[in-house]
This record gives sequence, C-alpha cells and structure tokens, in this order.
Amino acid sequence: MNSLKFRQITRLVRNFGTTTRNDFKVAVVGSSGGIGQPLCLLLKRNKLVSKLSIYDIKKTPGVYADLSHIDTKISIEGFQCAENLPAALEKAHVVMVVGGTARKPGMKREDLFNKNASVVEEIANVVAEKCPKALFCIVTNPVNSCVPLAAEILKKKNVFDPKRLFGVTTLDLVRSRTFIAQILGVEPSKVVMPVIGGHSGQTILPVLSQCKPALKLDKEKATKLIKRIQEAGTEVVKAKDQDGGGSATLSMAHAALLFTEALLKGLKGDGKPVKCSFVASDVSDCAYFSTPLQLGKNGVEKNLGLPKLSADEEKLYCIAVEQLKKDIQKGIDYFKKSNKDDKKDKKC
Ligand SMILES: NC(=O)c1ccc[n+]([C@@H]2O[C@H](COP(=O)([O-])OP(=O)(O)OC[C@H]3O[C@@H](n4cnc5c(N)ncnc54)[C@H](O)[C@@H]3O)[C@@H](O)[C@H]2O)c1
Ligand SMILES: O=C(O)C[C@H](O)C(=O)O
Repeated sequence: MNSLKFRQITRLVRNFGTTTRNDFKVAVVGSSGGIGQPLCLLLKRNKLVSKLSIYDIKKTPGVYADLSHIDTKISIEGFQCAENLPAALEKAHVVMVVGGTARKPGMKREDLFNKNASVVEEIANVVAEKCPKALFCIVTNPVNSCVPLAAEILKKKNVFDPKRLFGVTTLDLVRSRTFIAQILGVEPSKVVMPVIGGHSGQTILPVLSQCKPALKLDKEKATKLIKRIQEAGTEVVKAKDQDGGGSATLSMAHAALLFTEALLKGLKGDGKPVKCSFVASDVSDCAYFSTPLQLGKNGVEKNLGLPKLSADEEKLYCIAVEQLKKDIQKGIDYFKKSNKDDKKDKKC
C-alpha cells in the first residue's frame, strides 16, 4: 500500500465536521488489532472526542474506510507505516497504545516484554518529539515493565512528566465490579472499589475491604474472589484458545474507553474524575504503583494514595510490591541495555 497516498486521502476527509464543544484529539496506536478496532468504534461515537487519529503497521486503510462511514461528527485520520507515526501523534491530547503482541495460553504477561518493548520504545520516542504534553497511556503488556521503560525514554528526552504517563489497569476495575455485582445482586455501576498495585497476577490487588456497597465474605470466599480477579485475563486467554487465540479485546476496549473518558473529562475540567492507574508515585516502595488518582487539566491532579488495608490485604500488598519491584526493574534494565547498544552502534 502506498502510505503517502493513503495519508492524502485521509487528509481530504479529515475536515468533515470539526466544530464540537470538545476539541480533543485522541490517537490510537495499534488501531487495527483486537482491542484497537472496537476501541476506535467506541471513540468514534464518543462526544468528548473531536478528532480520532488511528495508526497501525497494517490494515489501516480498511479500518479507516470502515470507521469513516460512521455518521458522527468526529473527524478521523488514518496512518500506516513507521514514517507516518509522527503525523499520527502530532498535537494529540491523549495517546492510547494498544499495539503489540497478546498472550497465548501457557504464557505470562512478562513473556511478552521481549516483543512489546520495542513497540513501546518506538512510540515513546515519537511521543517525546511530537506530543510531549499528551496524556500517554499504555495498555500493551506487560504494563508493569512497559510503563517504566516509556518513562526512561521520556526522561532521556527531558520531557518526562509523571502526571502524564499511565499504565492502563482499568480492566481490573471493570472485572471486579462485574464479579462483585454478581455476588451482591446489584448493578455493576453501583460498585466502587480500588484495585491497586500493578497489572499482572499477584500484583493486582483488589481492596475488598474498601468495597462499596460493603462486601461481607468469609476468608475462603474472599480469597477465591481475589484469585479470580487476578487471573481473569488468563480465564479469557484460555477460553479464546479454541477460537484462534488472543486475550481480552472487547472488555479491554470498553475499559480503555472508560479511562479515556475520565482523562478527557479531567482535561475539560468536567467534575473530578477518579480512576486507578499505574503511575510513577511515592505511595509505596515501588517507583510505580496503581492507586486512585484524581484527574484534571494536566493529567494526575492528585494521587489519592493507598487506601486503608485490612491485615490480610497488607500481606497481599507486600507480595505485590516485591513482584512489582522486579517487573519495574526489567523495564529500566531494557532501557539501559538498549541505550548501551545504541552508543556502541554509533561508535562503529
Ligand atoms: N492493560 C490491559 O489490561 C490489557 C488488556 C488486554 C490486552 N492487553 C495487551 O494489549 C496488547 C494488544 O492486544 P490485542 O489483543 O489488541 O492484540 P492484537 O494482536 O489483536 O493487535 C495488536 C495490534 O498491534 C499492531 N502493532 C504491532 N506492532 C505495532 C507497532 N510497532 N506500532 C503500531 N501497531 C503495532 C498489530 O498490527 C495489531 O493490529 C497486547 O500486548 C495485550 O497483552 C492489555
Ligand atoms: O491477560 C492478558 O494477557 C491480557 C490482559 O492483561 C488482561 O488482563 O486481560
């Protein structure tokens, strides 16, 4: 496909319907994928978005053509090929990264790092250059290592702002609400509970003691519920094995939409949205940790800190912290190694 020609076509269409009250450009990287496509559909229907920029290394023309027929005012531009990534991200207010490889049964999220680190690296470099003030959100796994890697790249370029880099953990919240609502027999929207830590196995810590409405479970049932939330991603991976493979896509697109909406409301100054997300913080012994965040015009307005934990949750917290430290270090080590290799290349 001729990427330049494609860009020219999209430029023509881009000006269709530009006057919305919300002037926000959202860029989706990995827009042709299992998460990317439904997420773009949801964003193309969202009133807080005025421009949707889609980027992938493949299938963009088809996804673009399809989305561009949807009769909403939101303008859309489509980009393919690495050389067009800067144009895709230019002036974006929110960059949502859903590109990269997904798990297959038997794999842990950590196993994806070798493949996905280079994707995050590439995108973080362009974010640093083209939209350093954007709210930069990473869905790509392993979130626990990809976020620290992106931070190192932004730091190297002197544009790191801890208020603007997010690991998206919203799916853990979405799942928790669903499972708890089933237990309590209430509407999922009525369930409010922090899920802290990271986004992988035991680093996912649902704080059941803080659940509203109150959840009164005996220890065995509470342990079972926590395990189900921590392993929910694997539950989907196993179920999808019979159907071509992959991990959660539809529920993740929904979760990414919820998170994007909260960010845009914050940017707009519309209320005081609160969401948990994996960010640089000093609330724990880890350099990055997910806690409830109040969002605002500059991203994180206030880190609401660690919720009160029960004695059992304190134990789970310590396990999460120990694992997270390793995951975070993996991201930092990758950056160091990749930088060393860069320097070596230059000498040659
Ligand atoms: N944070 C979470 O809660 C969560 C939930 C579900 C999935 N994920 C992760 O999201 C990622 C994507 O999952 P999926 O199911 O959509 O995968 P997928 O394979 O269906 O789609 C990935 C897309 O990324 C594109 N891509 C690959 N390299 C790229 C690059 N350099 N630049 C731009 N696009 C690129 C591919 O072409 C593909 O279209 C995986 O890493 C998965 O583990 C995270
Ligand atoms: O489990 C995965 O690999 C994808 C994602 O992190 C999830 O929680 O569904």
